[in-house]
Amino acid sequence: MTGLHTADQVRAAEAAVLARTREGALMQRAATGLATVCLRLAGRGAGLRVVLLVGAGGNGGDALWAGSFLARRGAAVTALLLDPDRAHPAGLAGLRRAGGRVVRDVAAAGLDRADLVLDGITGISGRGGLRPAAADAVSRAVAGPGLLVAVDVPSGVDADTGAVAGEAFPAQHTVTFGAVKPGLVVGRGRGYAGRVHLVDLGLDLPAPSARQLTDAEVADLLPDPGSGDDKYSQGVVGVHAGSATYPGAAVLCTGAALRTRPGLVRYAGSAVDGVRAAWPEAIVTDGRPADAGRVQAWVVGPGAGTDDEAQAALAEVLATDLPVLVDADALTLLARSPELVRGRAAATVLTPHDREFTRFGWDLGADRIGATRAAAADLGVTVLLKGDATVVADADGTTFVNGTGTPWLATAGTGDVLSGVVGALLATGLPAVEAAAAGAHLHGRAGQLAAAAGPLIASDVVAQLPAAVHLLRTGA
Ligand SMILES: NC(=O)C1=CN([C@@H]2O[C@H](COP(=O)(O)OP(=O)(O)OC[C@H]3O[C@@H](n4cnc5c(N)ncnc54)[C@H](OP(=O)(O)O)[C@@H]3O)[C@@H](O)[C@H]2O)[C@@H](O)CC1
Ligand SMILES: [K+]
Repeated sequence: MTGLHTADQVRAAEAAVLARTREGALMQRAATGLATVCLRLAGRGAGLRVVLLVGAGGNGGDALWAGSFLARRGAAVTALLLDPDRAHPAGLAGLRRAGGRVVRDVAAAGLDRADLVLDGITGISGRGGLRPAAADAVSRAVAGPGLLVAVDVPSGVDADTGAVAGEAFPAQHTVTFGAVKPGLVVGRGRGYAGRVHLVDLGLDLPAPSARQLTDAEVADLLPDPGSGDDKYSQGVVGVHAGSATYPGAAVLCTGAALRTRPGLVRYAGSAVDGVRAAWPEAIVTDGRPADAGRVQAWVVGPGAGTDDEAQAALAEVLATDLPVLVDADALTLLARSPELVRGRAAATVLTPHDREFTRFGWDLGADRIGATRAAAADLGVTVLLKGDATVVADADGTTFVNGTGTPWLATAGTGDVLSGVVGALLATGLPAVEAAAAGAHLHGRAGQLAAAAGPLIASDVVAQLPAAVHLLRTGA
């Protein structure tokens, strides 16, 4: 598991270490880790042309100390001071002792011929977008040939939310200290962080504010059937989706549930012919959900329309004491009568994209984690907010940020697949927040496998689900 810790959590944990260690020791530990990653990325120290973008705080201190380590390995290091009177004094003295150059004029920094640029403008205390001098230096760094490495957090990115208020440093790599911050993996910040490298500072951290699952953890949530299992004990999923005219969503959702956990899927709805033709394994009825027979969890909504019949089906499944996943058209209906889920005893999972989310009247600003948590608490449900990095939160604040997937998943029908995957996991009896987070992870891995073969369509993702489950288990 990767724990995601907020700036305040890291700051508090650092303060405890600072109180019991010699001055500067923690920063030097961070800077040594940073320089080590830089040497690995660059492949050499000798002759390496390094430019440090140095701001007014501790983040600039890290960059300066890393610069002295690199200079001692033979690198030609230039520090550009963006706030010269406030640059970290000890770090600056260290760099000068190691033979580094210090400049105040961006034109003299050599960004047009750098091999490596270290962004030490702001770290966890940065606020808002880059100020003009910093923004100018960053745009020159981007135009130049150097590898772009952010120190702790790409400057201009909010460490907690991933919000980017103005200009920010578009890192190819981010070397972060003590703990991974949420803003590196969620929202727009994810796109600015590039590959994230964690330098362990040996901090005594509290429980993380949010978590990212690993392949092995998701595999553990999907144990192989045992000899005593039968098709019922593996979890029976009910699907109400699609329509006679548009059977696609029903076919994708049913197929995804079958391919995730091939126990039993019962389909109820008007797309019976399409579902039967595509998935003879499913048991189908063209009646209401209540006619489907016993299930352990329901998926309701993909392609199901918003007419009176769809409304009745939604009310019917929500009146059961079973976990229910509400998606797509059913979210549109639910946004008009959210009281249907308030106070349900069994779990409810909502899987909105941004527009579906705001239909509930919930604000969706740049803080996607905060918005998802607030929505979950409002209705007492689990919310899975789809996005580049899908966020899952439940009403008590337990939060996951998904770390798998590919931009190729932004195509029609992949949401129907996700619903089927999560529905299958809900039917196994997993807690809703884990089923949703594990489902998003698995769906992302299947998408990555499908994308490896070229542009994907949603049915490719369904087809790759068994291979994705295998990959989670074996790492292969
Ligand atoms: N303490 C330690 O031992 C350790 C610290 N560590 C490191 O320190 C970092 C935290 O350091 P920090 O708290 O000093 O602040 P930091 O993030 O560098 O920047 C704030 C400064 O920037 C300024 N500023 C703000 N917004 C700005 C903007 N948009 N554009 C431009 N400037 C802006 C703001 O100035 P002001 O607003 O006052 O003008 C303020 O002076 C942390 O991320 C990690 O890298 C690690 O080495 C572990 C050990
Ligand atoms: K930075």
